This record gives sequence, C-alpha cells and structure tokens, in this order.
Amino acid sequence: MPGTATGTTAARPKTTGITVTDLVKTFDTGGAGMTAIDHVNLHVPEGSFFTIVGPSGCGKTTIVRILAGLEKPTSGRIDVAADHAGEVTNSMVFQGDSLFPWLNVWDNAAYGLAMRHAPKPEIRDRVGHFLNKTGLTPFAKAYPHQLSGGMRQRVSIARAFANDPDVFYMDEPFSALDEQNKTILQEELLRIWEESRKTVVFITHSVDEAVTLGDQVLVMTARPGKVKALIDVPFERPRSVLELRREPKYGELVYDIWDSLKEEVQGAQL
Ligand SMILES: Nc1ncnc2c1ncn2[C@@H]1O[C@H](COP(=O)(O)OP(=O)(O)OP(=O)(O)O)[C@@H](O)[C@H]1O
Repeated sequence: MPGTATGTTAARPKTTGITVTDLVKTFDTGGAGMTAIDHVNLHVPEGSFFTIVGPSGCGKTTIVRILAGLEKPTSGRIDVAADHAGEVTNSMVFQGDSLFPWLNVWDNAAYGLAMRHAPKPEIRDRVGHFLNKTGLTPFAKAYPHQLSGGMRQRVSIARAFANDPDVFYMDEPFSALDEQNKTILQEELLRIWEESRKTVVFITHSVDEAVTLGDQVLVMTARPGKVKALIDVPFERPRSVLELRREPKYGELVYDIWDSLKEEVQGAQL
C-alpha cells in the first residue's frame, strides 16, 4: 500500500517503548547473503522522539520495516509496547508522494481509521482535528494532484496522526521538500506530536533535522549497519525549529554528530 501505512505486530505485554536485541538482517542476493543490519541493540523510550541517521545503504529503512512488521529479521528480537489491547498499531510516513490519487484529502486522511472500521463520529472528529492542525481544512475535497508537495506531506501526517497508532515510523518524510517547506513541516510535526507524545522513530539524512526533532539521535555505521553512537538531545519542549538554531549547543551537537558520521559517510562511498 502506498503512503501512510497502518500495520500491526505481535504485542508483548510487559514492554515499554521499543527494544531491539541483537537484530541481524541478511538479504538473500542470489549468492552469498548480504548483511544489511549487524547485531543492532537499541531501546526507544516510550513516548520519545527517536531519530536515526547514517550513511546511505546502512540499513535505516530496513530497521524501520522490521519494526513495523513489514520485513522479517534474520535473527534477534523486537519488542514493541502496545497501548491498545492485543496488538501494536503503527502508522508510517514515507518520503515523497504517498497518497491514494483517487481519494480526496479527507478520504486519504480517513483511510486508516476507515480500514479499522472506527465509528463514523470518531472518524469525523479525528480527521477534522488533524486536517485543521495541518491547515488542510479548506482543501478537504481536493485531490492529491491539485496539491503542492508540502501539502501532500501534510495529508500524510494528518493521516498518520488521525490513525491514533501506538507508534509512528517516519522514513525521511521531508527529504523531497525544499528548505522552507521542510522547516514549516518540522515545526508543524513537533506541534502535533507534542499533543500526544506517542513514540516516534524518524529516519533522516539530515543531522540538523535529527537534532531539531529528536530526544535522541542514533548514529549508524556504514553497511553492515551497526550502532555507532547514541546522542541525547537536551533541548526542552515545546521546541521552536528556528529558535533552536540560535542556541550555541545546537551547533555543537550538530558538529559532534557530523564528526561521528563523517568517516561512515566516506566509508559508504568507497
Ligand atoms: N529486499 C532487499 N533485497 C536485497 N537487498 C536489500 C533489500 N532491501 C534493502 N537491501 C539492501 O540493504 C542495504 C540497506 O538498505 P536500506 O534501504 O535499509 O538502507 P538505508 O540506510 O535506508 O539507505 P538510504 O539512506 O539510501 O535510504 C542496502 O545495501 C540495500 O541495497
């Protein structure tokens, strides 16, 4: 399914947040297997905004696909806490255009709830709320081809939050946007997320974006992807994307993460 997907993974009742233990993923490439993820261990605290940076091909998307239950690990264990009884629900937001072209903005945003057979009043309230929060109410009847790239990503975000999942997985959702739209959408995402503080795992190539949004930044090595560093981001919330850039500590953190990432990016290009 394109776009903001909803999914489920088996729940283990005593977990909080997300715990990944000794995760390995080897893809079958015809001959020798190709190891994409190599014994990754990490814990995403419940309700935190967890960002992952790493060089191209280091396995970021693979980790998120495994967490979301879209890909099976070769070995290792994933524990994801559920708020809803029974199973863990998640919403995914991907890079680029990810909407159903034949559905208007309202129906795209309502899609996950409709698939879950949510009661009509709940759909009306939640979709109305998140279209309002993303400034899309006047465009509720518009179709994706009538929207700008930034507006389409807003619809994806509205859909993800309307679903009310336990966990959000976001895979470079803003990377196709220009700098101005990216800044505005980062600000909007923070504002919306701060209402609910559900766990978010957010992949990005941008160190600035990881520091701006995250409570923690996980730096991965070049492939096979391992954990290189886990960096706490100390800025208080609510955060302002622009104000943060004036903080001397912001520049220091971005520098430190780049320093850690530099040799991995160079290694990935060899
Ligand atoms: N289905 C697959 N079959 C074979 N190899 C795969 C498959 N999916 C991913 N890979 C390989 O696994 C490695 C990790 O891919 P992945 O997409 O997770 O990296 P990434 O860090 O998200 O990359 P990028 O930042 O460029 O999006 C890459 O070398 C990729 O080619």
